[in-house]
Amino acid sequence: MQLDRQPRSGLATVKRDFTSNNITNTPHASVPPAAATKRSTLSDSLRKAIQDGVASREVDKASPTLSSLTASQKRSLSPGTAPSTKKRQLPSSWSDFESSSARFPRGSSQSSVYFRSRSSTSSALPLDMLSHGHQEGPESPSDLSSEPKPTQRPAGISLSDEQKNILELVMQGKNIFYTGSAGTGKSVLLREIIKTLRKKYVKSPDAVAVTASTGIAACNIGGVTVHSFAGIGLGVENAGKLVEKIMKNRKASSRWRRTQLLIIDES
Ligand SMILES: Nc1ncnc2c1ncn2[C@@H]1O[C@H](COP(=O)(O)OP(=O)(O)OP(=O)(O)O)[C@@H](O)[C@H]1O
Repeated sequence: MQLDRQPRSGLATVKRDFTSNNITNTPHASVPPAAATKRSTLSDSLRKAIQDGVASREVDKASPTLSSLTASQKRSLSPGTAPSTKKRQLPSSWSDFESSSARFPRGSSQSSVYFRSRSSTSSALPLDMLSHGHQEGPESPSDLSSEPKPTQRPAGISLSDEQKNILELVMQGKNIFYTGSAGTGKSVLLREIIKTLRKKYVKSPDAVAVTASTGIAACNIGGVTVHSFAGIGLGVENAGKLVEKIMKNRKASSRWRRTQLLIIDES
């Protein structure tokens, strides 16, 4: 009854029959010969023909004919024809190539890229890319003698009279609100105020709180948002509630107490 459930395809049967004839290099050699014989459905003559065909193919694979070998393989197979030990010479026309390739080592892919860009596509590349080529080494004697140029610093800012006036009022401890059109120097003045105050309160850095109404504005002046500094969350409650909230927050209340001067950039 078990026999009927087995697959009856020709492939399965042929595989099992190989093992019974001891064809050792097939992966089905572990199948017991008795079982293979039992499940065979091919006639003996057909089975024999298939086995012969497969066996002859196996022999062909194992020993390649001389015609299928490459020239070097043929040389190594034939006895007494060892490869010549004569040192190979490059054609004289190759010497130019050798000397130029010495300047661009094989391991450096950057070198080859720069070489190509300079010679053929330099006009299409941005200037800063081309300037990288000089890192490989100087190309002319004048490059050797040239000293590294000092980096140019922006010119120092001298405050206008109006800006100076506001700075002076701040340093006197007055409460100041200053505003102006775009580009009138508010940010320059604010940075100057922060710098001067930090110098004044150098021993107690928490005395100067630098804040802004938005995160980006705060980043621009090296501060935090005013909500974060104050510890009031979204700050939607009335003043009384916000004070209660701050007093419950030990960090925030201590921060408020240490602060001598609060800067709020509203831009
Ligand atoms: N005293 C100054 N000396 C030299 N340059 C200044 C001075 N004040 C402002 N500037 C220059 O003016 C330009 C505008 O200044 P700033 O950015 O401070 O203006 P702003 O009022 O903050 O502008 P915005 O409102 O658009 O932020 C900047 O290039 C800045 O360097």
